[in-house]
Amino acid sequence: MITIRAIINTANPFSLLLGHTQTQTQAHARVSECEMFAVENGLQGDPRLKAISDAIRVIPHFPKTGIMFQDITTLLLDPVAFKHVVDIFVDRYKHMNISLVAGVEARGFIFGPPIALAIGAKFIPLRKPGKLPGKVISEEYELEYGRDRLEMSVEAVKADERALVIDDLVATGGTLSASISLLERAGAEVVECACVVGLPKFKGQCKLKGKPLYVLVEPSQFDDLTL
Ligand SMILES: O=P(O)(O)OC[C@H]1O[C@H](OP(=O)(O)OP(=O)(O)O)[C@H](O)[C@@H]1O
Ligand SMILES: Nc1ncnc2[nH]cnc12
Repeated sequence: MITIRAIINTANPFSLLLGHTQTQTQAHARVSECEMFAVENGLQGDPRLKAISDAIRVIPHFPKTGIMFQDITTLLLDPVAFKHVVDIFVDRYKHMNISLVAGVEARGFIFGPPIALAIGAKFIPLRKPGKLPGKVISEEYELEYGRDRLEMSVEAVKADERALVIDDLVATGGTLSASISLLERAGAEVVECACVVGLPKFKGQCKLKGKPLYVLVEPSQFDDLTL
């Protein structure tokens, strides 16, 4: 286990967010160009990002050939790095008047609840089809490896709530886009989407209807599948 992890991490270290400063206006300009990823997260040089990226394992060709799987389960084994993730998001969102944190099944269920509790917001699970009782609305979307659908309980959201969407990772942005649609259909205002990992090559930001995307780390050699 230890040997495999060390080899895989060496093959694909994460890039960190070093040396950039940016005004809010410039950041918003880049959002519209679909380019906002980790380099604009305002944490350049923060040593917590290296701890987070070091704790994420990369598995080539999982679950399908050609996919570099960003495995956050190893981050969960490291309570210091896991806490850094929660702390960074809590610091960012605690004064933004967010009343609702929506977490995407399955891995958004890991990061969303501690953040919701810490900022005094409710947590809403966005679930895969057929899992939620009661009245649900649903949205279909495309993934890096297939199609899927997300559902949300309509009665969980009140009109004009301010929402944050949390997931572990953004690739194509299909999942976050479906999440935004569900929340907006129920009358919420989506303030931002936040993920631990972003895969910039998929330009997921372009699908988010102009909503800001906040990402902590991104793989530096994601395109290199010649392992
Ligand atoms: O930006 P996208 O291209 O939409 O991809 C990102 C989504 O893919 C992964 O979940 P997955 O659909 O594999 O579901 P799981 O967490 O239930 O395995 C990941 O946890 C995100 O939710
Ligand atoms: N490369 C990847 N690693 C982990 N989860 C993902 N979801 C979509 N693409 C992924």
